Amino acid sequence: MPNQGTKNVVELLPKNGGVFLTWEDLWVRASNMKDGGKAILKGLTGYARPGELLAIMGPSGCGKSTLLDTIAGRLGSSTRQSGDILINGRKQTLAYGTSAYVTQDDTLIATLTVKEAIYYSAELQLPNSMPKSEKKEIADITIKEMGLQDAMETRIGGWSGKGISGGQKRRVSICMEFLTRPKLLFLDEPTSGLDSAASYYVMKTIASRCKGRTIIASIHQPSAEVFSLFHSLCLLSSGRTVYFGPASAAIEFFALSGFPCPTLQNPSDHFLKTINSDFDQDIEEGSTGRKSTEEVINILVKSYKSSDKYRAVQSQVAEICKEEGEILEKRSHSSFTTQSLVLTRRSFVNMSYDLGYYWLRLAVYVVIAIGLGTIYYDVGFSTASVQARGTMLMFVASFITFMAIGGFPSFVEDLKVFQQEKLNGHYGSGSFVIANTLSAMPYLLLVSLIPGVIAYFLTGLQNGLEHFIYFVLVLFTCMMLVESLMMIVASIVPNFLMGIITGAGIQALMILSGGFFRLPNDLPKPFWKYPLHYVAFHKYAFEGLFKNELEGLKIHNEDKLGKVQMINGEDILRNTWQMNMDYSKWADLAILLGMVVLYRLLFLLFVKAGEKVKPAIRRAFISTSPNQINTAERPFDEFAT
Ligand SMILES: Nc1ncnc2c1ncn2[C@@H]1O[C@H](COP(=O)(O)OP(=O)(O)OP(=O)(O)O)[C@@H](O)[C@H]1O
Repeated sequence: MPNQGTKNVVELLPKNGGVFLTWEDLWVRASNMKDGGKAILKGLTGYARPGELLAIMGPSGCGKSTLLDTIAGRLGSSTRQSGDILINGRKQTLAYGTSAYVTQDDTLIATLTVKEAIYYSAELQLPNSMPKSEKKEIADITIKEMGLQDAMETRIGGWSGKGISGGQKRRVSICMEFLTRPKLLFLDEPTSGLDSAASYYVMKTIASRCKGRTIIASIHQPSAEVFSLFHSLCLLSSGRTVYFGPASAAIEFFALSGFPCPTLQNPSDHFLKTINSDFDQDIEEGSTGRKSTEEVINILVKSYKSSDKYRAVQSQVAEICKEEGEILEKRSHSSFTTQSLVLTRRSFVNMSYDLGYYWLRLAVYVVIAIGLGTIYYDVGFSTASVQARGTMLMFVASFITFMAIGGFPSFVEDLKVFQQEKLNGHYGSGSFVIANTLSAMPYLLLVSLIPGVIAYFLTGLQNGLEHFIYFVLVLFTCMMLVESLMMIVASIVPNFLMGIITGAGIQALMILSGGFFRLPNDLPKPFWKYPLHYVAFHKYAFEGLFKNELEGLKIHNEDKLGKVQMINGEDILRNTWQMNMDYSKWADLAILLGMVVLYRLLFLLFVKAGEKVKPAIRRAFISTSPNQINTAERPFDEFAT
């Protein structure tokens, strides 16, 4: 059984690039009103060293994930923390990309195969200086190590369809974080969903990678074999330390505290059974009789606090922190351009596999375009055609683009993957926004062009290639705009139902103020005209499409006597539709394109600021008043921002 608990810190060489992580008197409290400052972690002290696998164990809800998040610098905004967390004896914010973290939830692209997902990840994460063949080799080796070779060609699957099993997803997530061979690795429940053999092999691979690395894993119920792989053990119960020290010495500690592990029982089963207070069963204590779990936990916590183990932990922490070691640097990555290109490729492939992203929309648009074409079939040049052309164009610019909302679930999934990968330091917001924009463009062009041809020519809109190209360009630009708007919404709202409602609401307001349902001069001035009419892209889309259609067109107005009078399209635009004729339709298109750029920049801003702004907003609304959190008791320290 591995046991390095007594190793001297100097032997463990802080200068060799290894990572020493220490935490001292760590408190974490819920900061929302409902929980009223409930303490989740209560004064924990511990350390993790290079070459060691530290397991955090305890019953469900004892604070394992919270401890892992806190020491990894990822604690959410709904909690407050205090205490010292040091890396190589220094106070250092764990910037994204300095460590790797496998979260409890597997956030993966459902449409990709295992092989595609891992190859793309290798291309994204491994440095540019490494040849592609070497990246592929590393990916293949890691796939094998995680026992995924038979599932390589299987789709990951998710909300859109069944794919690999939950346990295999777990291994894909671990595989992706292992590609870069990080110096500091956090794993939250790496074996959940795995059978006992798979758990053992996965943990064995992880443990065999400990050399020079610091690995911390929270784990639920390891088998005896898996337990034997741990070097150190941190056992928690209700946020308190029941035991911290060499994993091999835990059995002795329990025995000395009066709770010996029965022969032939898995030690981890015994520990968890003894300290699980969720099902308050009395526990047999040595010869003194039965005790409630709460009492047992108190005995163990006290016993630990007064033990040599606790003193050893304190002196280890003090020794590690005595001297400041090297600063943990970010891993070297592929360049911004490579990341943008690889992400564009990955996103393009994902969009092509995901029926709900564009293909279904294309089919629906074709049906609608046929519908529009038949309803307005060969619209003609009479005065009645003016209204028909207007409503047809309004429908195209407003309602066809409105349906981009149908792609919202796919946007949300994309964003989830991005947020996870960004947190893990795989790439930045800039590459994601560029890739998302570029990969969507060919599809949006297709989705504008095919239905556009059908609707345009069946209706008999103004003849001429220039007019048709302009029509498609406006449709394409509006689609881009709506997608950008929906991406902005998706990056702000907490879930996809709220996103759909918010997105639909914003678009409905814009359509109302666009100048069709109420002509521009008739719009109420406050709010509707100023500023909404000018902010809504529909104004420029209507204006551009109407000008494109009516400029140069002669409308035949037949009076009661049958005399035909020609009306200039320009006069109709000015007098009937109250269009601003001071600038050309190309200016409208240019404004729309400018809006696309602006919306995309806003999207970038929102995803970049996401982690900072969202928590601040949430804190402003739900944080407790000072007296709900006993801040006087311990000064809070924002290590994790
Ligand atoms: N932000 C929060 N606000 C309020 N309570 C929280 C918050 N985060 C965690 N908790 C509570 O703290 C406790 C510990 O949660 P945590 O997720 O760390 O447990 P865990 O040991 O990882 O559980 P599991 O093994 O089931 O994943 C739980 O009771 C949880 O409800």
